[in-house]
Amino acid sequence: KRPLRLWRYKELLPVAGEPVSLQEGGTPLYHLKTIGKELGLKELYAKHEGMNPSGSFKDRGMTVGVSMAIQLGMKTVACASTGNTSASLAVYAAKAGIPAVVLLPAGKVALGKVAQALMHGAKVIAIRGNFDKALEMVHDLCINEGLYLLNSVNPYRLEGQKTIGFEAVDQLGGVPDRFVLPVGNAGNISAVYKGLLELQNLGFIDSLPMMTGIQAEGASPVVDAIHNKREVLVPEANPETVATAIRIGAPVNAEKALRAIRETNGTAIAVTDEEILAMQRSLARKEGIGVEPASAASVAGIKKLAEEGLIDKDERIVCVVTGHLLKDPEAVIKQCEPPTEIDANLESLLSVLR
Ligand SMILES: Cc1ncc(COP(=O)(O)O)c(/C=C/C(=O)C(=O)O)c1O
Repeated sequence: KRPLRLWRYKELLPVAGEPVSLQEGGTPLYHLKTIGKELGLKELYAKHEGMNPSGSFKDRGMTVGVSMAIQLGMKTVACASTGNTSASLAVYAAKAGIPAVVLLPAGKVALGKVAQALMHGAKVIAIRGNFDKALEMVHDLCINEGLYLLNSVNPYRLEGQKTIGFEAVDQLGGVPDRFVLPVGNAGNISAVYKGLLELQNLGFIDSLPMMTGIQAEGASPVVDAIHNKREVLVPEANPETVATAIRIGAPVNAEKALRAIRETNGTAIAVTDEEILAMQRSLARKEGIGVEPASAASVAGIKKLAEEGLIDKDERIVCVVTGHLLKDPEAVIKQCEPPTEIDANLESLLSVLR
């Protein structure tokens, strides 16, 4: 019996030899009893992808992507990132012993993610422009210099991320009615859908969940395309949200995400920054689940849909919470009261606790 980890599903993954692995995957699936009760949802779950080696779901794509880079004899790996992709690439490139180059939107990346990229030894470049600009530039860099591009345009990234769905089905003992993900570059929702299609084609499941994408109101081109029944997505030129991980205006996987949502009778909605931060606090204080802002968007989206009466009360719902709280400490300091500072004596302590 194989342990619940990403490589449990190796026959459904493209790597031939020994993978570059840090025991990724096997993340907990938590039953949100308190938040679920508040929303009247008995079967609301959160799959905590912040419990991966580098603290986000990106490790699933990188264990496969970096293994393929080695298998293909590539010498250097590269990506543009809102932060977590760069942190994960730095981690897996270090494990593989090859150099990594990462391009970040200057001043718009959470502290923890920059710390990881730096400490794990990537060449970290801050671009005076947004993520979409950085992605264009790293694309040109890789074409001109022969570096291996590991953004989610690279299909091997999506192969690894399929395993989120595989594990959730194993953990639930069946396929959920709805799968909810925060959507930025739209790789993750596309990957999970591809994996579930494969399970269905192989006869492991006989239905597909409604794929549900949640975006931040200031960065919601996929939501716009769904609601306006667009065939081709209109990019958001100046995406803005406190959830910097999903501050993306031109998602490269948009077409795949639109298909995933439409073919499963799913949906896509936007939530405000306030709704995102409120859910980040609720998950931490009511369920003991610590996530960064973008990750809370999936549960904030379900709250919104439930309150609009668009969710069937007995639906079995899996929300993916995608990154650990520690990634973005500044977002916490900005919204929480600071610690109460006192003189070091019992009298002062008692006076502030009363
Ligand atoms: C915490 C967190 N939650 C959700 C998303 C959205 O996933 P996609 O829709 O597959 O992009 C990201 C994405 C991050 C990057 O795109 C990057 O790191 O460059 C994230 O870090």
